[in-house]
Parts: sequence; structure tokens; C-alpha cells
Amino acid sequence: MSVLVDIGHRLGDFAIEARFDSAGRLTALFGPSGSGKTTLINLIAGLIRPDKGCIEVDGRVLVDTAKDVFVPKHRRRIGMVFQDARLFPHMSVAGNLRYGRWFTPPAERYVETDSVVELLGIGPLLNRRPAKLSGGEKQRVAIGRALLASPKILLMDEPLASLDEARKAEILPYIERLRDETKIPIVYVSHSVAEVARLASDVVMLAQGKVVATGPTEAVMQRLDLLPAEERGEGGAVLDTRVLRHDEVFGMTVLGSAGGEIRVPRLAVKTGAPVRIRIRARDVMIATEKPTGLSALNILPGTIVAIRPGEGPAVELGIDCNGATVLARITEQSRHALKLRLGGKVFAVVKTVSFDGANTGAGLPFVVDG
Ligand SMILES: Nc1ncnc2c1ncn2[C@@H]1O[C@H](COP(=O)(O)OP(=O)(O)OP(=O)(O)O)[C@@H](O)[C@H]1O
Repeated sequence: MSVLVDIGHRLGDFAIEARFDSAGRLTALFGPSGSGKTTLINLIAGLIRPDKGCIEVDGRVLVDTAKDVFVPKHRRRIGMVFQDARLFPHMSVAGNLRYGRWFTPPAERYVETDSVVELLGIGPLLNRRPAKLSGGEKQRVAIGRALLASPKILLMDEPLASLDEARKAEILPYIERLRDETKIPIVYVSHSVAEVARLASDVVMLAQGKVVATGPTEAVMQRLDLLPAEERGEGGAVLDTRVLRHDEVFGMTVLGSAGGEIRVPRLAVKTGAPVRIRIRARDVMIATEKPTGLSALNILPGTIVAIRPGEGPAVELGIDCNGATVLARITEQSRHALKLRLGGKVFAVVKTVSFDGANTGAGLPFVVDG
């Protein structure tokens, strides 16, 4: 799976100059409003012909202005999912799904209806009309329709933006399944740190039409300074962990990370399952000695490897906890009082209750504990 984009294009006063090369399963285009995310999606989809540059998906050249190559949009085999589901209201769910298959020649179809219906859990909805579906159900059907065209790449432009938190939580596990169980590269537009941290293998961070950072999610999301202002409070470390055990007495799950054990509220996933978590920088306290008599359960020893100015009276610390970097936002006054310096040994303290559904990629709701 690979997506290579190296383009320059002008739209009125807006110029986009973007280069990225991602081999990830799900590449998030992340950035504030107006940074050029949708423009990039439209360029990959073939809805815009760039002034210059090239675009390749899995080695197939879709655009190369130097060689005058421009594959028209209907030949690109792109699956698209938008913020609004755009289902045909007069057709049932089954009819909408059939429509997805229609334009792909039989010899090129590699996605089966039954497997998509199972993947997205839409079997019980097949005979319903879109008007009788919830927002989350509509989006699952829209994803199914896009998949049934047997696309070479799936472009998702803010597919959760119009859903409330409950509906988002319902659909996220299906997008994780899509990422993990199909071989179709996904390019996913979002301006939500929570979504990107949970779903993306790779991130392309955009600002004013330029790529300001790109790479694996864990690394890019550490650049709190690059996050859009409205999302900075959500910023923090992204860690890949595994379920070590469940603590039924206290309703908790113990996760193993490079930095040590982390206790989070009970997750409905199997022992051994991978779980990605996000530890918000604002949820981390720093101690210079191992705290005792403290209610917080997660105490990770580490070394200060970065000190950056934050907003207002805040500073941001990067703490290397045995290879896992945890970020902390504290006041400059606290840093001064604790005499925190690069190389200093500290303990990062995180309350278990600071982990909620939005920052524990808890996997699939239908995977129950085993
Ligand atoms: N056809 C056009 N002509 C001129 N300017 C355009 C055109 N289409 C988009 N733009 C401008 O390009 C810039 C980037 O728009 P784009 O929709 O790609 O941003 P975005 O990051 O997807 O934003 P949002 O998160 O709000 O959807 C904006 O300033 C927009 O006004």
C-alpha cells in the first residue's frame, strides 16, 4: 500500500504545494480549516487537474504533468465517502450497495457484498430506506457502497464530522476494521486529534497549503506546537499498548506499554489485544520523586528529553519513559519550582479516569473478553 503525492496547484488566492509519500494503511490529512485537505482529496480523486506534479497509488501513476499523464476520474477506481452519506433516498440499503458494484466490470470486482455487509454490520438494514437509518448507519452504508466498487484507494473526507459523539463512537470500530482487514489504502481527512490519534497509521499535517509534518502518527502527533489552536488541548502522546489483564474487582484494564503498566477503565477487548491510547498532555502531572499516598494509579518513570514553550504560562515537556514518549503540559512556575531540566529524572503521573472512550482505541465492540 502506498500513496505518493507531489503536487503544486493554485486555486484563486490559495496555493497548495504538497509532497508526501505514505505506505501506511490509513493516512490522515490533518490540519485546520482552509489548510487544503479537501483540495488534496479532490486532486487524488481526479476532480482537479494539478498545475504541476504527480500522484501515484500503489505504483500506478494517476497524474504526471511532466509526461502529460492524467487518468480521468472514472478510470481511477476511487471509493469516496463524504461528511454526508449521499445515499439514494428512493433505493433501499441493498439497492444503494448494488449501485456501488454497478460501475465496476465483473472481472475487476474483488470485493464481495456478503463480506462488506458482515464487515460493516449492516445485514439487518438491507431492506430499509435511508430515511429510516441513523446518521451512523447511513455512513456505514455509504462506506459499504464505496467498498463495493472494488476501489484501489478509499478517500474519506471528514466522514464523522456531522455525527454526534455517540454515533462517532459507534462507527469508529468499523473504520478500524476497514483499516485492519482490507488491503485498500485509505486517505482520511480530519481536523480532530482524537480521530487521527485513534485511526491513522500515518499523518500528513497541513497548514496553509503546505505539509508541515509527515510520518508515523506517534511521531507527528507529538508536535503539539503544530496542532490547530482549537485542538491543542486534545494533544498528547499516542502509545501502542497491549492488554495485559483485566481487573474485574475494580473495573479496570491493565495495558502494557514500553513505559510500564497503564491502568484504564475496563475495556471490552481480549487479553493480548492491541490498544492504542492517547495521553493528553494536560492530563499528565510531573513528580521529581516517586509519589506515595496518591490516588492516581499510573506512575511512569522517565527522563525529560524536551522542554518547549507552550501557550500562555504553560511549558510542554517530553518525557522518555523507556522508549515511549509521554508529553506533559505544566506551568512555567511548576517547572521552575521543581527545577526541571533536560536529562532530569521524573515520574509522569496519569489518572486512570482521564482515559475515556475518546482516547482509548478500544477495538471492536463485538470483540468480547476471552
Ligand atoms: N475553486 C476554488 N477557487 C478558489 N479558492 C478555492 C477553491 N476551492 C477551495 N479554495 C480555497 O482553498 C483553500 C483550501 O480549501 P480546502 O477546502 O482544501 O481546505 P480544508 O483544509 O479542506 O478546509 P475544511 O476543513 O474547512 O474543509 C481555502 O482557502 C478555500 O477557500
